[in-house]
Amino acid sequence: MPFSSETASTGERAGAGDAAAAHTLVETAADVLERLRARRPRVHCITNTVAQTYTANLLLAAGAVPSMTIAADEVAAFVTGADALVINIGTLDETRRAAIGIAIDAACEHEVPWVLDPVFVDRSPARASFGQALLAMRPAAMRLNQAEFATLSGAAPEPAAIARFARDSQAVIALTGETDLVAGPERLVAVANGHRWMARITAMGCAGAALVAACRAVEPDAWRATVAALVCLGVAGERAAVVSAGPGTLATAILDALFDLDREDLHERARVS
Ligand SMILES: Nc1ncnc2c1ncn2[C@@H]1O[C@H](COP(=O)(O)OP(=O)(O)O)[C@@H](O)[C@H]1O
Ligand SMILES: Cc1ncsc1CCOP(=O)(O)O
Ligand SMILES: [Mg+2]
Repeated sequence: MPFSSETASTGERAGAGDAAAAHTLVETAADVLERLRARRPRVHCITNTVAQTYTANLLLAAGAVPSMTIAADEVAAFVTGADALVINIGTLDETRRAAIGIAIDAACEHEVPWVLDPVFVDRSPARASFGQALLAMRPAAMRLNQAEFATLSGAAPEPAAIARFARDSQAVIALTGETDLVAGPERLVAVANGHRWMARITAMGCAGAALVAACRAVEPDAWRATVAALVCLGVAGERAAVVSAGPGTLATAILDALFDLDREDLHERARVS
């Protein structure tokens, strides 16, 4: 269904326009990466204890500036001064729960775009309810894996269901895996980049959600920003795999590849359809 007449918007249409539309999206990804490096947006991350360091390093490698404070008396100020926010519920504790509420309130009040990563909503009913409640607070985008999608949407992870979920939630939905699917209310695209070892590195998805937030900070169209983030991460993953022996070295090599990524690499490797 990518670029189908049902889902594509003007300029991103089916048929003969597919290649041109894909080319435009890769150009957008390259532009977004350039803007990240030039503008160095601040991204506040309320994320899990497993993901914190890798997420901060990935944001820095991409050009963004991370912060991670969860203290109740500081979160609002950090979010107000940030260009984007990511909310990740991977290791929920009382401090993070409180911080999430304060952060989203501040983001809404000050029009700071925010992105949701509903980690492990498939593992407990309480977490599923919390994930649903957060989604109802209207993130710009939500990045999640297949099990999390199935829990929140109640549907199988196929394109029509993802598109419907994006329409219903009014959020961009980025379902990641071997092929990433990114749906906005009227658009859907598949990004077939990345490497299977990426699934063997903890917090790769979490860091990807933070990169979506960073890209949204410099690209007002949340769907384009999300596609750009996942294309850049996927292409960096592929380039990194060439010089890696397994997940351990890949984790570091992705940071180097993202730091070094350019327009030519993106056009050479991006598989957007
Ligand atoms: N088999 C795979 N082949 C290529 N890329 C993958 C594969 N599995 C995951 N990825 C990539 O790894 C990143 C994390 O995705 P995923 O593993 O779905 O998230 P999570 O860590 O939340 O489960 C995404 O950018 C995705 O494209
Ligand atoms: C292992 C683990 N446990 C709680 S959060 C977390 C990290 C999950 O990261 P990702 O979903 O990106 O693999
Ligand atoms: Mg995850």
